[in-house]
Amino acid sequence: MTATLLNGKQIAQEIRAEIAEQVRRRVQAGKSQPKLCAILVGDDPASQVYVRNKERACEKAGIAGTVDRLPATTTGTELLARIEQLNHDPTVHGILVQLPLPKSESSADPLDERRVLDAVSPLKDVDAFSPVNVGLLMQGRPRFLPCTPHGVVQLLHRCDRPVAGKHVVVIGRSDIVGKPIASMLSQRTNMANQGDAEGGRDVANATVTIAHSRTENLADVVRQADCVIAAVGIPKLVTADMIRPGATVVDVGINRVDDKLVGDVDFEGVKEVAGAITPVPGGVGPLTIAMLLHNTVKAAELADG
Ligand SMILES: NC(=O)C1=CN([C@@H]2O[C@H](COP(=O)(O)OP(=O)(O)OC[C@H]3O[C@@H](n4cnc5c(N)ncnc54)[C@H](OP(=O)(O)O)[C@@H]3O)[C@@H](O)[C@H]2O)C=CC1
Ligand SMILES: Nc1nc(=O)c2c([nH]1)NC[C@@H]1CN(c3ccc(C(=O)N[C@@H](CCC(=O)O)C(=O)O)cc3)C=[N+]21
Ligand SMILES: [Mg+2]
Repeated sequence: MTATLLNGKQIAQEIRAEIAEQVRRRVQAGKSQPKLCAILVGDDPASQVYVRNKERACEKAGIAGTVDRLPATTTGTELLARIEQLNHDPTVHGILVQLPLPKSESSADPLDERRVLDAVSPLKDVDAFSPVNVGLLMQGRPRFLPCTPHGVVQLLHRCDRPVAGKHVVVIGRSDIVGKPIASMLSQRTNMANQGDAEGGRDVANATVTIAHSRTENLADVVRQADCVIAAVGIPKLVTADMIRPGATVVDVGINRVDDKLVGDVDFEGVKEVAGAITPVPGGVGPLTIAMLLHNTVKAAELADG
């Protein structure tokens, strides 16, 4: 193996320790304990695991975490009413609706993902999925940063992989991963704000290309990259022949194959060519959860006034 392993799990631990300390200090100063409420609709096994992991991470950081478990038969109106209740509950600082929502059983009153995410108060929107928070990020004045993109930026920052002036190819253009990562890395100033990243490595000012399912000659495009970020959901989409020697490879993909977790990158092949690479598991995933904790503390601070 020639590539440096970018240990997301370890960096997430460091960030979580920083956050735990921040929480300890704010509670000691007489301020409220940050509280996150996750809403889980239905019984998708993967979602249940994620939500339980988030609950445990909150607890370890001194953040109050609760989970609303609603049946798959929940109607759109019922879910929107629950969100409205949490929006007005002053003891709840952050609200997260776990995705994907189940296929609606009620065709008359379905669970419409867009409507549901739009209903979360922008001041409690710890996923940063609401249009207001997306807009603020695009304009370079973020309130909440989306967790997975922020995790990628923290990883590059803390592993000393600046991207300023470099060519980053992001594969994937979803609203929750690809698009915001591309936006953050191409901005004029560093968007990361846990651990004062502004003072450190320049994880901004990249020249960014966004590739997607309609991209022609994907391999040729990716070969131009100093840094490749794969956020697609297809195992082994990114292979060694597509990687410029020495490039940084960040694998956001989470795919289950024969009961094992794999990313979008053919790790065994690519690690022989890349300069640095994230593993799956133990790469971007743990950072996503750490940045959710960060946003929950931020939400509590916003509520302080
Ligand atoms: N580590 C973490 O914390 C997280 C991991 N994930 C994982 O990241 C991956 C991506 O998630 P998400 O963004 O939600 O996925 P989406 O399915 O929403 O988006 C996938 C993107 O990949 C593009 N794509 C599909 N096929 C190809 C192809 N053959 N070549 C190039 N691009 C292609 C799609 O293009 P088009 O737009 O044309 O359809 C789309 O833009 C998944 O594996 C998911 O599980 C997601 C969230 C958090
Ligand atoms: N509203 C909402 N917000 C999300 O942030 C959100 C969501 N819905 N729906 C699903 C995706 C996916 N996601 C992951 C988070 C952590 C890991 C993670 O920690 N993964 C570990 C492995 C965990 C395991 O073993 O299963 C790792 O990669 O090492 C993975 C994936 C957040 N998501
Ligand atoms: Mg997805």
